Amino acid sequence: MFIEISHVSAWYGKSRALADVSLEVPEHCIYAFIGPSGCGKTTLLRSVNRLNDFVPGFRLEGDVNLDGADIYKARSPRFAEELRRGIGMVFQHTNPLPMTVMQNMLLPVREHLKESKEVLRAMAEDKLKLVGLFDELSGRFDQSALRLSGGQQQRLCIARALMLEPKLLLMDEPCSALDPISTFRIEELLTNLKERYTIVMVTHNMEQARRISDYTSFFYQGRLAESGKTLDLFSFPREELTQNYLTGRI
Ligand SMILES: Nc1ncnc2c1ncn2[C@@H]1O[C@H](COP(=O)(O)OP(=O)(O)OP(=O)(O)O)[C@@H](O)[C@H]1O
Repeated sequence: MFIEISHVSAWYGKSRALADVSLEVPEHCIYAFIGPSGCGKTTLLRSVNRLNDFVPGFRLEGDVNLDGADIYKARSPRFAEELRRGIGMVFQHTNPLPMTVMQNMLLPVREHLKESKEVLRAMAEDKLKLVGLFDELSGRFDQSALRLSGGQQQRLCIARALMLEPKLLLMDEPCSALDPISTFRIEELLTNLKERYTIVMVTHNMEQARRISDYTSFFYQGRLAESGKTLDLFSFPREELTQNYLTGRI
């Protein structure tokens, strides 16, 4: 398995956010975390790239294995830095830098990739093609990224996250601030990207999880209530709690 999460519990100070969560994510799929607000989805997502290390008082027990490596055994900050560099992350609110489209693509990676300007630009163009912005912007890469629409900004953030060739993309509600058409384009994009990347996403949108994910985990109050293939979980939930959530009774 590409990601193996075993018996993970997590705390912010004394308050427990996750309790004994175990799940496995295969490579080249879209894996959705769903559940009501505060059930621990984001905490688990941010545990996979050790982003929670920055939160004072955060503590995690259990094991997280990524591509065969136990990412919490290697405790050095340098390991965590390298780990994060190898994982793309996309957030709920689009966060382009207040610079041009091309600068957004190149600046964050310049110190990590020792390639010539021409090679870097070709890589950037390749990623912009992948997210459908290359033709859409028809070469206007010197315009400010802040002038793009919300959906275009989010696709730019995805393209930027791909510049370091991550194997894994973590996405925290990537469409929740977007209109339905932009959401549709991102969903289409993610479905294409899973051939090259593994995608784990938090979503509040159950229809979105049902439409595009291959596997779904449903969390409730910090616990994993049910996991499985998305079609099975939505069509034949095993747990009453899942049934109640999917039918809007929670
Ligand atoms: N930085 C933090 N400091 C303290 N407590 C936190 C922090 N982040 C999250 N929590 C708490 O941990 C629990 C789980 O939060 P988390 O954000 O993981 O849930 P979630 O399911 O992603 O919620 P939402 O869907 O609303 O984003 C909640 O009780 C939350 O208040």
